[in-house]
Amino acid sequence: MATMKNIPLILMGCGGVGRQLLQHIVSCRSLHAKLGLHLRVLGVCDSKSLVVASDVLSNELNDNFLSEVCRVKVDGSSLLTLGGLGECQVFKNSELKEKVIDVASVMGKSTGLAVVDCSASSGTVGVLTRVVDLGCCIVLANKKPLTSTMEDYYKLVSHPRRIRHESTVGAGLPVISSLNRILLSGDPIHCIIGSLSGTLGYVMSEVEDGKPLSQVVRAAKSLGYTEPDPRDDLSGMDVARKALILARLLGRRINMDSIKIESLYPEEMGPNVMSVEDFLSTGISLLDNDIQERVRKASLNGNVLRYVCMIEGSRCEVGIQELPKNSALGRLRGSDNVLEIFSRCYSEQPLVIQGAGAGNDTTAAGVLADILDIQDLFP
Ligand SMILES: NC(=O)C1=CN([C@@H]2O[C@H](COP(=O)(O)OP(=O)(O)OC[C@H]3O[C@@H](n4cnc5c(N)ncnc54)[C@H](OP(=O)(O)O)[C@@H]3O)[C@@H](O)[C@H]2O)C=CC1
Ligand SMILES: N[C@@H](CC=O)C(=O)O
Repeated sequence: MATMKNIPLILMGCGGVGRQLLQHIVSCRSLHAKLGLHLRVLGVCDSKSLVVASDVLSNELNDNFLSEVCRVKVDGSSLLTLGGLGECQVFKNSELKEKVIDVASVMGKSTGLAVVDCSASSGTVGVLTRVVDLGCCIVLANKKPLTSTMEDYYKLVSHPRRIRHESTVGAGLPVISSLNRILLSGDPIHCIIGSLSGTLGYVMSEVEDGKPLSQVVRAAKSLGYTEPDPRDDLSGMDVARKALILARLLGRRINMDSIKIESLYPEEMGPNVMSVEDFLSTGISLLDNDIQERVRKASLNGNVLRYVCMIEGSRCEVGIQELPKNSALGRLRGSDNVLEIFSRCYSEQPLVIQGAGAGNDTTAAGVLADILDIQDLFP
């Protein structure tokens, strides 16, 4: 019988995307077995705790245990409650990062390890850079580590074969891999124009249909499109992070402060002033009329509003634009993203990538495909 290739992994972040990834891993078991692959989940952590198999060289968290992990997190309980279940160890706050690095150190010397970041935290960057140093792989849905300093960015991408981050831009859409293919063929990319926020795409098309902004943003959150704090989307920061990831991929040595960003809410409603709950229950309703009026004015000109990302030369900006209804961006509906890439080969007509750009299912599927894409690095 042919031997099975194992891909050991640790999952950081067990929210909407992380849990969906665990479910995809379990439901794809027989498909992966046919391909001679087994994804061996060694550990899972959230912001406060880590559960890890008691012997990472020979054990794993089995599928029943992973279902329990999902159940506990959906219930809003702590992973610490899983301590008594199965052959696992549980670590708290202060020990969490060091333990992930310990496991990477052990696994880096044997079969290798993929550390998968499905958190929404900037605090994972230190662990990820250490993991790369230890010869392991990283797979990210989290944009924050790649939009940290240039120094951190270069450390993370120092071994291009060992990093995948397709889901950081366009969720499951093949944006990063397509850009890499174009760049590797020596075809210079002149310009990228896109609508890269599932949340803002959904918001704009629903407000066009007459719904109030406040209601639509709450719906986007429950559909799993928004960031944990939807102000990350409404401020343009989430799109700016995607723009920065793309610009850096194109070789631009820029930081966030080089990006012009338009916010849809005033500073008085920012995270330092009001809680996310207050913003969603009362603050955001105060913005309903203003956005409705902007959409109405655009419609009088036969246009629609879209939140656009533009990268051209040294210019990198994200903000609202009024666009013809029948343009590629104007035709977008719901959480779809579209990206137009102009290069030497795609000069008259751009290469266009379009489809669902947010949601736990498609994002987690993108992360899973990334994990499978590095299978050749495992014995
Ligand atoms: N939803 C989507 O459509 C898309 C999402 N993404 C990205 O995927 C990531 C996850 O999104 P989502 O699942 O919606 O977010 P959630 O808020 O639902 O989940 C985030 C998880 O990360 C955990 N976490 C927070 N800080 C840390 C840390 N320092 N170390 C380890 N885990 C941590 C949280 O722990 P706790 O449970 O304790 O709070 C939580 O389990 C985000 O970065 C997002 O930008 C990318 C593309 C599309
Ligand atoms: N909040 C993001 C999720 C994907 O990155 C979005 O709305 O696009």
